[in-house]
Amino acid sequence: MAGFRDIDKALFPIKSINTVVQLFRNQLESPSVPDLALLSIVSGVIENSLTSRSNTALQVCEPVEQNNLPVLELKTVEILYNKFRSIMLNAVEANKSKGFATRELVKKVSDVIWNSLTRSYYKDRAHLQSLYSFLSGNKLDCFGVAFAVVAGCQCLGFNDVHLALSEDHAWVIFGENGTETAEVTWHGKGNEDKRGQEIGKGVSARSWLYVNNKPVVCTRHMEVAALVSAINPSLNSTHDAYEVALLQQELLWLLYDLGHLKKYPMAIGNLGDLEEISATEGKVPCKVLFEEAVFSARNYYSNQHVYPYTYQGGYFYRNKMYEEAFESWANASNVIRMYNYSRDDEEIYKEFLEIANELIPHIMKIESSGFSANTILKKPKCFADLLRFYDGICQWEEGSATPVLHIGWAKPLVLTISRFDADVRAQVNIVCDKSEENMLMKKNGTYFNNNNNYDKENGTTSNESPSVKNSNDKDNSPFHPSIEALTAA
Ligand SMILES: CC1(C)CN=C(N2CCN(c3ncnc4sc(C(F)(F)C(F)(F)F)cc34)CC2)S1
Repeated sequence: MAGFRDIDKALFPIKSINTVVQLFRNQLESPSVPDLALLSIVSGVIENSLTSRSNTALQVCEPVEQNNLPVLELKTVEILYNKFRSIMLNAVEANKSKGFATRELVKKVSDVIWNSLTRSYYKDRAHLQSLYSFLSGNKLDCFGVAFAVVAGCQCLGFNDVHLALSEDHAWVIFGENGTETAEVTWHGKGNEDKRGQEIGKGVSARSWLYVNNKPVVCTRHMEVAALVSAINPSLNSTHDAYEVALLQQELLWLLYDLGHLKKYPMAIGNLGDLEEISATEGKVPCKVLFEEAVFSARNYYSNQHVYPYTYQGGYFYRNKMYEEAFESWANASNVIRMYNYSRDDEEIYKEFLEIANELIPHIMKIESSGFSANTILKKPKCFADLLRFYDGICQWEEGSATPVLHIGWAKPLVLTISRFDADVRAQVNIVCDKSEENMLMKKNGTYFNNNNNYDKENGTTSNESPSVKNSNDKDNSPFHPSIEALTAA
């Protein structure tokens, strides 16, 4: 049984980040599983006290003393913790004898949370993810609702209910074999919520939103990693609260060192972003963390996730490692091409739009200024990766009910391609890969293969020009017709 035990209470009143880390360590290493409600309340109170308007006096100098947090009294946490438990226990007649949750139970818990929320509020605001926000302001964002449902089920003694995460949506799994699924929160703007329904049976099954049924299915410990990842240090649009970011970074390292981020690519990526800003002595460098996130997605989720490559590409871009950025973005595109674009996929659409129409053109401008000695414009591999990047987006559009590309994409694309001299472009071997499997996945949608079309061993050896293997089921041209046309030009 989880819970607020004496060894946890002994840490109060909490005055430092180190003590919060100790509380999380106690919970994570305890023989029973961590108590999600307790940890969400504690992190939520601290985040709120350091980021609410009353505390916007910028901390221009970093606090030197060990007591770097506003004092957090035991009473404050106990009142909120007991309030959450009583809401759950009073509202839900939990028939514990069954042991496993039912769809009705999960829906009932979701309704209790849902019906307590303020009628209308700005859902995308920051700091609406924790149980503190729910208990003190009756406001939650879409992740917060899903998390609160799982924490509520834990309160009621249903340890089979777990959080399932895609790259832009959250739901729950439950039942004897953990194979039942249920929507418990909303997604996006103006979409009717599907709460209570099973996950992605219809056309949405092929949208990126449900990651081809390869979500991160959390353990209790990974649910702690999700709440820590959801900590939001932003004070305003330009500044972060230093202590909140430091707390998040230290808690992510605690979870990383205990092995609870192994199957959670986005949490590893979040840690990588924090480490890039301020590296922790004696830890793996952020570049390695981004590689580990990619490995995790390839190893545990059949390479169906996009974000690990955009975390990595963003890192390379910010550090002017443009050749590497092109490769990461081509690998991201190699993932998305397997999906059908649907209206629920706006978030990843915006991601690719920014890369194609902001980041790549910015790189081209710099590289064409003539001052870069080792310019990527002379590198066939860069041209090959760019073609893969654009081709993946074209394939993403193919077979989708909603179009992806429009004229706004074409101008930066043509400009970018034209920056490469003909002799460089000519060094890219376009090899037609007729693998049957490659042809089938998109059309039938029954099975996605995850083979990375870019064939490394035939490609980028130093003296040989890179080859790009791709297939397109229209004719046997290696690329989507519009890309084919460009390469012929
Ligand atoms: C390469 C990037 C643009 C940089 N940050 C990215 N994030 C920031 C952190 N982030 C996340 N980081 C950890 N866990 C989760 S679970 C989740 C979600 F499924 F969408 C949920 F739950 F609906 F909000 C999102 C998300 C979302 C993706 S992707």
